[in-house]
Amino acid sequence: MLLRPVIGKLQHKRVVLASSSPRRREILSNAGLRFEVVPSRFKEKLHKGSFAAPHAYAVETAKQKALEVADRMHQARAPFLGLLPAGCPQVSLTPVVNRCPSQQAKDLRAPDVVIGADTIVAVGGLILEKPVDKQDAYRMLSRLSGKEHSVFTGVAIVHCCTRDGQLDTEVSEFYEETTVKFSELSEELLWEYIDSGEPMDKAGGYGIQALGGMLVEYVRGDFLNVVGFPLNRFCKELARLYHAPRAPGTPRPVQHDSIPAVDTFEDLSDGEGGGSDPAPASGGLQAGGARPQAPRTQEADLNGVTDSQPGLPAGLLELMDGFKASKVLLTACKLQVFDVLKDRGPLSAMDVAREIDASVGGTARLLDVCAALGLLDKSDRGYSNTETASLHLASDGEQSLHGLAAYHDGPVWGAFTHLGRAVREGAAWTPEPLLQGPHKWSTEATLQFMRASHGLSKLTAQHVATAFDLSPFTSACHLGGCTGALAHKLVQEYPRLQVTVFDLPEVIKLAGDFQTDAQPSERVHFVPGDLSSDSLPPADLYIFCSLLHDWPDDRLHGLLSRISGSCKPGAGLLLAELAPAEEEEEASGAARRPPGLRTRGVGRRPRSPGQYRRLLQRLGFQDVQAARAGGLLHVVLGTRAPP
Ligand SMILES: Cc1cn([C@@H]2O[C@H](COP(=O)(O)OP(=O)(O)OP(=O)(O)O)[C@@H](O)[C@H]2O)c(=O)[nH]c1=O
Repeated sequence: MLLRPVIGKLQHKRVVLASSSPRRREILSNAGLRFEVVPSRFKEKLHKGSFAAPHAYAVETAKQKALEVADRMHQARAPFLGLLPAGCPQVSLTPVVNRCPSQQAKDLRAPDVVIGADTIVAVGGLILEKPVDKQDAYRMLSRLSGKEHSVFTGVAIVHCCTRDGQLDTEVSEFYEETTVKFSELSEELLWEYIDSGEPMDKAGGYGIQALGGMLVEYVRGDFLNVVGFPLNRFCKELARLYHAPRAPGTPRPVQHDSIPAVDTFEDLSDGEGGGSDPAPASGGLQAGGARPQAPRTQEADLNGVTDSQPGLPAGLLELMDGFKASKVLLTACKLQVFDVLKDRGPLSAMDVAREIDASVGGTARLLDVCAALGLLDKSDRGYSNTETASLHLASDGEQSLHGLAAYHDGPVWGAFTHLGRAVREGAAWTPEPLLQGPHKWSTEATLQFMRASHGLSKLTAQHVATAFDLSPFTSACHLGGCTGALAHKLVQEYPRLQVTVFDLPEVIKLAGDFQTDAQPSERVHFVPGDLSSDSLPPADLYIFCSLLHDWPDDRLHGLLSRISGSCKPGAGLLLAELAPAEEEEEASGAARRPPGLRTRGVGRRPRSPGQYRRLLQRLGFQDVQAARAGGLLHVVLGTRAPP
């Protein structure tokens, strides 16, 4: 087979895609490449004026994205080696598609190949990247209206190897250009498209693969290049890099496959799926920046892993091991490590140990592991919080998830510790207090649950409130609205809106203890009641947020049909629920999701927006639309049709 060997050249290497783009991930997965995703933290801020042509900018950005990840992974590797219990062999784990970042950090092997890419749109000498807001999207799309433009994707393939503890890299880079012509776009069409939310994470402000396809008159060149990754050119590049010339007279292996030959990939059929090294530098590899270069000669350079080795059950080992990373994060939160380092780092392990009243050795180890997990930065001057840690893991701040971490470390951890018992007895996999219902909880248990929910709501409220224009509604009811975080955001966003927060009496009683950055408002009312038995407060918009995703179908249908029955024609139902992981990993890549929110692996698989849409339509809602909120939730809005 002629296709497989192209990608097969990378089969036994640890390949990392340094990108958060879900499109790149999909294109490469569909091609059969096994890889991990580690989004780059390189800020796309190179000075555009210093590049002779737009493609040079895209290539350099792609290279810097990949090198940043290669460097970070190389550095993250060391502390984990120290974590191994004495006598534990330093296993080399084989790459697995789509590993989460915390798992990646635990892999004891540095990456062999890191792939970076950058897509830009060029029109009239201007480089367009992702729009920063709707106005920016408008400016970009009006510039493209009725004209041809070029889409360039720069790609860097960085080969890494470690010599005497130092990272050596060799970079192969290229770009692909595709010409796209847009129709004339009316103002109305432009705004409708912008309001769909699609432009925001896409270069030039459009997605040719989705709604944006309707704007396009023609495409000249590689379509996938526009979507974000020039697969064909990439395969040719692999063919060039890994081409091992046959000894004269050696017969070409016979191919028996029905897939027609792709002539330019033929070189690769020599070693059936096997991995020769990339061709030597003369074959096109270029030095990676100012880094020390070493000639690449043998597969052994890549951490001694050769293509002929059988794969180890890396996924299994990681599943067995995964709880350790969670426990490290939860423990560091509990010990207030991220509070100590917030605004004060870098601090030495000794300083942190003193502040958290812990042993120096133990603290140093914990800090090292946090650094390896990407939660802390470590430098010669000590440890400091990453932006994510300061934002989400310190206990103060609008976007703090400290309460959620405490909830996971406490009741959730406890429930999972006794999972065997729950399975034997047929009990739910839920913290014990929740099983009994809040009326049986202690006040502290209720508060702990509310703190977790409050943190998540504050984090997502803005996204949920603005996923659609809700200004036509004058009254809303947030069912299961807990502390009112979303309600306050809604009244802040919509000056005419009154919002009722409906939740269990035990919850409503304590809701006043919680505050958000939004001003307390008289337009937010709290009403105690039970969703399953009490009648619902009247409203022309009902809202659920992060409540229904793991409800069984029959319970969900029962509740929603009751709501549908009590809605007047024209009333709205808005569901903001967890997106299925593979869809979410898009807007974010797993890594962009804050640590601690990766709870989707257990429990019911979240429903897709399509499933919610069909359900709402069946229940008498019309004009059902879906949007994405913050890469974590899907928001679906429907309007009750006249009977
Ligand atoms: C023109 C066009 C672009 N895109 C997406 O635009 C992003 C470009 O931005 P980037 O900076 O190259 O990548 P990113 O998304 O920021 O990810 P990262 O690699 O982490 O920088 C990529 O996503 C592409 O798919 C589409 O999905 N469809 C299209 O028609």
